[in-house]
Amino acid sequence: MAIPKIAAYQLSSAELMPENRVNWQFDSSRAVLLIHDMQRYFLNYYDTKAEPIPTVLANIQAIKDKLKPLGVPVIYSAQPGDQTPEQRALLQDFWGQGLTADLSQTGITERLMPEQDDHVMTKWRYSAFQRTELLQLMQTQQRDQLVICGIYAHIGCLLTAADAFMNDIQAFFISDAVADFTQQDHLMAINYAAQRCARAITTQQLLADATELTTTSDLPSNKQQLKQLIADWLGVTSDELEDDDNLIECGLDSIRVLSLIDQFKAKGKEISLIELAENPTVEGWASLLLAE
Ligand SMILES: O=C(O)C1=CC=C[C@H](O)[C@H]1O
Ligand SMILES: CC(=O)C(=O)O
Repeated sequence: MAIPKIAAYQLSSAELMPENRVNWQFDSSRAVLLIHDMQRYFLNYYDTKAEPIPTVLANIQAIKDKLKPLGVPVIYSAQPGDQTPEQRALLQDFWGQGLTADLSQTGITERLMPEQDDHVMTKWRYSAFQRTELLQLMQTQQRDQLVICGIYAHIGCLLTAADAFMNDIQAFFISDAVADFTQQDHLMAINYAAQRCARAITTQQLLADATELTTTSDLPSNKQQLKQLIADWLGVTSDELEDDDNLIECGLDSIRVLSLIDQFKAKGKEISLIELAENPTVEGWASLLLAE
């Protein structure tokens, strides 16, 4: 069986947010971003203008744009072309000869080209940990979280997540930044990851987790900045957030509110959780936090 021609499919927002067994919190100082096998050979089996590919490409780029400035190393995995029978081994039995050593096959899609300071890693088996430098690289850099995006979800992405788990690395499986052969395969991958070896979250959830206050200099100094920060935390655009929306009812978690209080306290602005809870809106918090 070669790789099938892949028909367009989509997953609902509910399907993209499975019930996770763990609540691992993303930490940019612990994480590595893996962009898995986004090579032209594997993408060529899709109609890349049809879902899920446009969304997946945009989400992978958004994740890279957010995480890289936070110091998260970016690793691309890529299979080599013209693998010898010894190198190919049992992959031959399942997938035939694989890629030829032609950039039109081995090249990373031009939509996500690696940059000079990204690491392109040769990959030999389903899991990106097998016969590669990934584990040593992470251990050397004392990073134990792996953000996984790319293709194919139920094969290399999922087995890399399982391998991470077995190497004591917290895998973050980005459910709308991976793509698969079918909706069914994709859904299985998301749910297996969430139930057995990873935290499966959406791009928006990851970007919100990555929007943490790091120093008081990050603190909002006006209502629009406060609104944007809260919108990022909620995984919505600032236009989608009204000044009088109840932020607790919108799902803003208390951990983030407490971090906001601590940061303002470090800047000499004392405010209590009760005061914010009594008027949990952008308007209310702007008058409490930003008034001189
Ligand atoms: O040709 C291959 O090596 C493969 C084809 C499809 C998915 C597998 O992960 C990959 O190993
Ligand atoms: C695409 C590929 O090689 C994988 O899913 O492992």
